[in-house]
Amino acid sequence: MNEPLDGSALSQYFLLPTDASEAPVTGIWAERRRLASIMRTVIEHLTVADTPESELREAADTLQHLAAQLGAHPRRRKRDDIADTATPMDKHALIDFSPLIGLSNPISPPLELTLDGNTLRGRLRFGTAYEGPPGCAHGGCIAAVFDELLGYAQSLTSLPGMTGTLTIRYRVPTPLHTELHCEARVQRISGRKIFCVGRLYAGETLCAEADGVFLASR
Ligand SMILES: CCCCCCCCCCCC(=O)SCCNC(=O)CCNC(=O)[C@H](O)C(C)(C)COP(=O)(O)OP(=O)(O)OC[C@H]1O[C@@H](n2cnc3c(N)ncnc32)[C@H](O)[C@@H]1OP(=O)(O)O
Repeated sequence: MNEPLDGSALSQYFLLPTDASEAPVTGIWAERRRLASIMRTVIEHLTVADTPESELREAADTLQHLAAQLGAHPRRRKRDDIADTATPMDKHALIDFSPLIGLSNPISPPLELTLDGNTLRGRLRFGTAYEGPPGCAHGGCIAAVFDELLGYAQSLTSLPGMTGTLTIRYRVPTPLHTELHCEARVQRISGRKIFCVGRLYAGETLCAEADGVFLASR
């Protein structure tokens, strides 16, 4: 299969995320996401606020209590969430704990994805926890965004695979606390190799570009 994919070929694999974008998320997933969102805010405050020692101690004690409380429950059965809730009613059920796009994972920025024809578009904002050079995003975090973005784009084909090679060209420093947008698409498929390209922008400024080769499973 060497021909490039067109938008319709891609979109048939994108039913969950696009069709369900307006569906309300309630119950346990809504609470997981709310908790993750508050944890993101805590992380941001921890990294920027000049908090007195006594308040840090108090916050750590509170979180220690919370960690013990949450840790007292049995682990979910592996992939329980997918089997039970991967329906168009919950667009993120497949991916809610992803480190990049998972709304139930506090370490995700999160990166928000939409499909536009044959282009996968993303939006995100890096907080201080993702700082590399002063005021700028860490290069490794940018690479992770591209891995997810290009990885997601190729996962929408009929032969998804794993990242083999990811090459990033960092053009200019990527600012923190700034609305960023990115895009990726499958460029071509050759045998088991899926070639993808992507770009990351701050406004009109191209911050970084990526090329990825993904290897479909045998
Ligand atoms: C809706 C749900 C959304 C879900 C959306 C979720 C998106 C998440 C995206 C995250 C993606 C990841 O992070 S994945 C995690 C990071 N990646 C990994 O851990 C992969 C680790 N590496 C591997 O498992 C392996 O090395 C593979 C699978 C990449 C390749 O092994 P293999 O399958 O045995 O390959 P092999 O037969 O030797 O070679 C086949 C052909 O590919 C070439 N090839 C082999 N390795 C590579 C390579 N690394 N980069 C380039 N090309 C390679 C060979 O030269 C050969 O070309 P020729 O001679 O045929 O021309």
